[in-house]
Amino acid sequence: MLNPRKVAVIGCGFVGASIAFALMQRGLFSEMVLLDVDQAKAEGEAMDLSDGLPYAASMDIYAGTYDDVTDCALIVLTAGVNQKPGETRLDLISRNIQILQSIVPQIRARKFDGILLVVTNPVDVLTYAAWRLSGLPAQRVIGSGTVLDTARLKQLLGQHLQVDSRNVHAFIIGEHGDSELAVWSGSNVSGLNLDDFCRLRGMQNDPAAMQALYETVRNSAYEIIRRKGATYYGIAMAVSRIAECIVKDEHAVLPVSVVLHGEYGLEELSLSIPAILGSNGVEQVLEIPLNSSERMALTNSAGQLRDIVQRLPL
Ligand SMILES: NC(=O)C1=CN([C@@H]2O[C@H](COP(=O)(O)OP(=O)(O)OC[C@H]3O[C@@H](n4cnc5c(N)ncnc54)[C@H](O)[C@@H]3O)[C@@H](O)[C@H]2O)C=CC1
Ligand SMILES: CC(=O)C(=O)O
Repeated sequence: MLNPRKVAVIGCGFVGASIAFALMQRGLFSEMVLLDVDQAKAEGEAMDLSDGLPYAASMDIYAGTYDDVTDCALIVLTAGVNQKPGETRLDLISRNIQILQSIVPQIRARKFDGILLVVTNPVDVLTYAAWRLSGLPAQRVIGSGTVLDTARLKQLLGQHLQVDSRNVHAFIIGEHGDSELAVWSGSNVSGLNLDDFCRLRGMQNDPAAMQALYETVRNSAYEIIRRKGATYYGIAMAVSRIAECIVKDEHAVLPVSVVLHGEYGLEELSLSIPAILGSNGVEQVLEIPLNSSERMALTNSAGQLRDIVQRLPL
């Protein structure tokens, strides 16, 4: 039987450890098991995190084995290599698919029936592969997708428009990677489209400024990796927000990576698309309105991923 308050984090590197720390602070779970091929690393992270428990909500944090994931409501998969300066996410595919192939069958063998959340890059490709390898229904295999990129866009737009980023509604969709796109046509600040909001604030909605913001979002990981070698705090917040939607059955909309079955005319791949999330995973993939250039960009992004997915050794 599933324990709705138990989570596993597989891969305890920069990303896995940061996610574990964020999850601990959000107080969503009563039990968290950490797994890593480097068992000592998982043990060390569990010990270090546990030292903070007197100042957090009560929970049990320990390093475990695959037998411990059986009854988890959520498994967060972060195991895998990260990008070195100059590498794209897609450059990681051959190394990380091998790692995925060594992990997901072990989860499947334990008859895991919760939600599998893939974070390892390239996340859209690996979400699709994890779905195929896991035997789970598509609604219960999701990727962190462009939840992080969307946060980056909201933060930058909020700064640009001088308004709280929590009042900015905008999505990055498509690949979590170089072919992603911003859905400017539906972007708004508390219901006011960007033209109207800018006019009210005595500014101009300048397409060149928006393009520069988009490029900053798209290049953000490269810029962070060039400076500090890896990104982990932003994704940790994004994953803990996804986990919150699931644990609290929020029916909230987030642009997670989902297996598509004809939405936007696309299938046989996973892509980051706004979806309603609850305790059963993806309740519905939303087909949001796109203008013609956005639709073209989405089709292009999907085409690039489909080529890769079709060559996967699954
Ligand atoms: N989806 C997103 O938005 C983001 C994804 N990432 C991705 O997350 C992944 C992890 O990145 P980092 O934590 O920085 O890398 P890291 O190198 O710090 O950690 C990776 C961890 O995975 C472990 N590992 C490797 N093979 C394993 C296996 N078979 N079983 C269990 N553990 C295994 C390693 O021992 C290591 O502890 C990368 O693919 C990175 O690109 C990073 C940031 C954002
Ligand atoms: C590394 C990565 O995928 C990101 O920070 O967006």
